[in-house]
Amino acid sequence: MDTIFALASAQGKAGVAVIRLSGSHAHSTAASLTGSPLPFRGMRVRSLYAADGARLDDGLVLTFQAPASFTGEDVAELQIHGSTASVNAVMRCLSDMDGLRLAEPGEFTRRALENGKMDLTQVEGLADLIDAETEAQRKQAQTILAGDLGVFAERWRRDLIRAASLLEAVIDFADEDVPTDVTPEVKSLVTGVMADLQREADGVQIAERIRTGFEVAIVGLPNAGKSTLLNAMAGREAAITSEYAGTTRDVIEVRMDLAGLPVTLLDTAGLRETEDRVESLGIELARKRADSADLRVFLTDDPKDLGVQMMNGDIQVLPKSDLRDPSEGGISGKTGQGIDQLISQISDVLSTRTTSSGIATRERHRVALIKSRESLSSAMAVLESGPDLYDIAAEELRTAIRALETLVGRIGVEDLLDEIFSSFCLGK
Ligand SMILES: Nc1nc2c(ncn2[C@@H]2O[C@H](COP(=O)(O)OP(=O)(O)OP(=O)(O)O)[C@@H](O)[C@H]2O)c(=O)[nH]1
Repeated sequence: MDTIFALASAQGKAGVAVIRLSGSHAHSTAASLTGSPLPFRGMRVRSLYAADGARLDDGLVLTFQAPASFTGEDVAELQIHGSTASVNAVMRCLSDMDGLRLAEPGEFTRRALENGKMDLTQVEGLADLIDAETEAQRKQAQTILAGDLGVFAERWRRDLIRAASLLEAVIDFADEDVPTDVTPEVKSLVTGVMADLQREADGVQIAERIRTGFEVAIVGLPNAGKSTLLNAMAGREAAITSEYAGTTRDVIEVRMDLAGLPVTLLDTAGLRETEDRVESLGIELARKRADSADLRVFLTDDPKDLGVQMMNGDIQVLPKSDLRDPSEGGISGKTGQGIDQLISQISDVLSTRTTSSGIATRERHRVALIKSRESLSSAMAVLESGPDLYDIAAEELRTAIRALETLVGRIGVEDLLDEIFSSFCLGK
């Protein structure tokens, strides 16, 4: 296995940069840079030198001994000054040395997976954590990275293995009198796992939203002040506003952190009957996006004017409150009145929904959970026919177990890896 190296911290100017090396030559390479031996594990303040003896930088050198490291291999980390020039100088020096090469994106994590330091779901959790921009995303990624899904999967797997072995015991001793009927215990184990799988599969949709963001569409009549409201919420001029009705024709998207939740706000074309072909295309698009959004803000006196269905959780606010009698309430993108209230209303609705998210967070997880559950459901059906078909039921249980093993990457990892690691950045 090659020894690999990469800049583990972000490119660009910073106080400190971290260069990571992993593999059998990691320690000897670090030692030759410092010109002196290093401990198997520990931290030393050292100067780093180029091959010709010129001093490159001073820094900290950390050594980790296999298997107690992130990758499970010998690892060295160089903490040097975070200037582009210092980093380039050390990287150039490493590139010129024999026996090591620059790591591919995600290669450190890939080795950690191969060496059993983490399972596949934890790798996904790590990718999510590095991408996390909001509190909700950070917390969700932490749960996955901690290995909770793997722990549950192992528990389900154990229950199913017990169920399968009970059936197999009956099959093996078919000619003898088996004193106890195993069916009740098998059924209870299987139904317990089925309920868990269903619950976790149901939670994926919300978890996906936390990962990728909730869509909140602002809908209203032309000139209601939708673009002005979006700009006020985003704190910048993301959408063009004008006194001409029908200004917005495309869907304008603004990503924002709304009280810890990732939200994409959508400004849509004002909804009205029109002869203008381009505007009517915009209106059609607006209705479609509004329908598929997670939540709609109706900026209007009467939602019935808009031809968009109001759904559970949707919010209605009266436009241009500054032109109204104060007793009417409403919102004003122009003066900012009512905006904080709208933001907390939206985050309340979305936060309530996030409580139904579980420990499975991706479509890949959902597919594996459902596949496993389907096999269990077939097994249950077969069990009804009595001991003659126990071998078929046991086979269904084994299929269900395999689906769970795919979930955590115990089997069938190869075809998933490239897809998962393609989202990793260099140095991870
Ligand atoms: N007084 C007042 N005027 C507003 C307010 N919000 C928007 N306006 C004005 O109303 C006009 C229309 O605002 P926009 O934000 O472009 O309205 P829109 O709903 O996006 O319009 P379309 O793109 O045509 O659908 C502009 O002249 C704004 O300055 C408000 O809260 N109070």
